[in-house]
Amino acid sequence: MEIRLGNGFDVHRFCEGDHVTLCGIDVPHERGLLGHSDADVGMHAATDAIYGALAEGDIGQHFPPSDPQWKGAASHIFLEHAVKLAAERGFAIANIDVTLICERPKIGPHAPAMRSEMARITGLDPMRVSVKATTSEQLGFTGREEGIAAIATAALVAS
Ligand SMILES: Nc1ccn([C@@H]2O[C@H](COP(=O)(O)O)[C@@H](O)[C@H]2O)c(=O)n1
Ligand SMILES: C[C@@]1(CO)OP(=O)(O)OP(=O)(O)OC[C@H]1O
Repeated sequence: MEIRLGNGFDVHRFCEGDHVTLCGIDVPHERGLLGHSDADVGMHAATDAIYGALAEGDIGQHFPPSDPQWKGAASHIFLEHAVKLAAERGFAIANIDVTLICERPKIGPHAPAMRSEMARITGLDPMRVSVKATTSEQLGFTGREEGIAAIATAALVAS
């Protein structure tokens, strides 16, 4: 049985706003996240993890930030594309694990909704989707609350 692992990493800086969109969920916050799309770092990292497992480049190659078509786009479009590509290449997604890195907002209260939404978008059983968070102990750019980072891992099995 062939197994593929991929990782993804993304960062978006804070800007003016009243919420951040993380793993498909709008979380009230006193700032927003700046991006060409909706700047959903969690979904971008998960998308890149799948592309990585497939050795199919990265999100910017499939959805160039220079393309006005993706301005303000909802990031489920990117994740759905990666999932479809995996199926076309003969792989099923075994699990996805996302870690959001920020001091605030607190992710814990929203993690169940994020997990459900990521499972809905990918078509996975929620038991195969993990969304968790950590601070960086007030160190670095996330510690200074300049932005939010996310890392993700995806495991794919030949179907
Ligand atoms: N934005 C965040 C960051 C952390 N959490 C939760 O707090 C726990 C402790 O975080 P440390 O960085 O101090 O280890 C972490 O394990 C998360 O459960 C959170 O919900 N939102
Ligand atoms: C998602 C895309 C879409 O144009 O734009 P951004 O929202 O800026 O996000 P990023 O994580 O920088 O990935 C690049 C792009 O593919």
